[in-house]
Amino acid sequence: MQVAIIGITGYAGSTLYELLKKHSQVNQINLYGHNLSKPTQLDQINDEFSYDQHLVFPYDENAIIKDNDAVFFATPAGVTSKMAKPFIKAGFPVIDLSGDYRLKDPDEYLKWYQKDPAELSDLQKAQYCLADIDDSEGAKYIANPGCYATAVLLGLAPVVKEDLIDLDSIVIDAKSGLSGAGKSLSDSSHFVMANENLQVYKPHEHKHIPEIVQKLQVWNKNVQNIEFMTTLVPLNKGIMCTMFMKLKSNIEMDKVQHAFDSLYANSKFVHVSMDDLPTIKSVVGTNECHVGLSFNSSNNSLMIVSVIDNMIKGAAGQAIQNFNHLFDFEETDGLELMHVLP
Ligand SMILES: NC(=O)C1=CN([C@@H]2O[C@H](COP(=O)(O)OP(=O)(O)OC[C@H]3O[C@@H](n4cnc5c(N)ncnc54)[C@H](OP(=O)(O)O)[C@@H]3O)[C@@H](O)[C@H]2O)C=CC1
Ligand SMILES: CC(=O)N[C@@H](CCC(=O)OP(=O)(O)O)C(=O)O
Repeated sequence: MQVAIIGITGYAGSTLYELLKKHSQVNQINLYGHNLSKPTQLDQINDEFSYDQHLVFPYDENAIIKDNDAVFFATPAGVTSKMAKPFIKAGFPVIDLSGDYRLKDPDEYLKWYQKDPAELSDLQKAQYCLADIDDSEGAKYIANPGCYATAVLLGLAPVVKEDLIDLDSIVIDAKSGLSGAGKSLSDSSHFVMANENLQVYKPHEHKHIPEIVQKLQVWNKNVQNIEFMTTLVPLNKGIMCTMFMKLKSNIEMDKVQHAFDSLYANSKFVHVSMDDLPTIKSVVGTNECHVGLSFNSSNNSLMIVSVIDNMIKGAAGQAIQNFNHLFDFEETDGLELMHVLP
């Protein structure tokens, strides 16, 4: 199996490359750069890969289709849908890490991303695959979920699917490390602003809001909206979503526990605890999602805490999990990882 990566100079593309090197079914990784005029050594265009002389080729869609069995796009939203178009037309497998194929309604995409949406026919062909829950059988063009959306959806799925909570009571406090913003520098990611600081950003306008709501509505049509707030925290990697909601008045915690146990009973990557609350450190470096629950009987509030590594479960790792489903490989292939110690 030969695979192509577009976006090797970025954080998600680099992580994909590192993980795919250990995949037992991938014998060649072909890298392509959109602004190269001739084959160039990786160590000359990405400082993270000193001494790696793997050649990166100029972007050429015909060569990619001829020399590969699938393509991963780790490129910005707005760019990917244009680049992926000929691949979808040719019936060639695409796994897209951007937000371009996640929202089914092009008007919603325009509203939240303020960019031109993908063509409706391509949106209809693409499948949103939350790898730990969705069966991507038959999918060929995969919209890999967003990082915050992954942590939120894995934490909320059992209680929303089983209709155990007041659906209009969901409040989410989401925190992310800086790599979530990609490699480009901004005012908020300068060391002096990011270090020793917490910054709330994009209040009520984060593009993962419609993505989360769209999926929650598939699980439970009565979902209307959520309260979702994001904070930049001084970490390289990791997301923690702390989610509050009211349990329905007739629901006991053993029913909640049963919903989590049954949904994730066979999960290789999602681990749930009723006793301990998870920490970011326990998942960074892995494709795992750890979920912890706490119930406040004085006001009937349930707190669900969900943590992931944004670059792995929130991007490259989940993309490989989806790739494994797509080609019927072992789900954990390329993803047997160790969290960062100490
Ligand atoms: N970082 C994260 O935690 C997550 C990221 N994602 C998504 O994955 C994608 C990549 O993110 P990330 O790696 O963080 O971003 P980066 O900004 O770190 O990297 C972006 C990559 O896209 C390339 N690129 C930029 N413009 C173009 C263009 N016009 N045509 C082709 N390639 C282009 C860049 O190449 P060059 O620099 O050489 O121009 C670079 O390789 C994004 O869509 C992002 O939303 C999804 C989930 C989580
Ligand atoms: C810290 C930070 O800036 N995080 C990014 C995460 C977005 C992301 O990576 O997901 P997409 O694939 O949807 O772009 C943000 O909040 O926009």
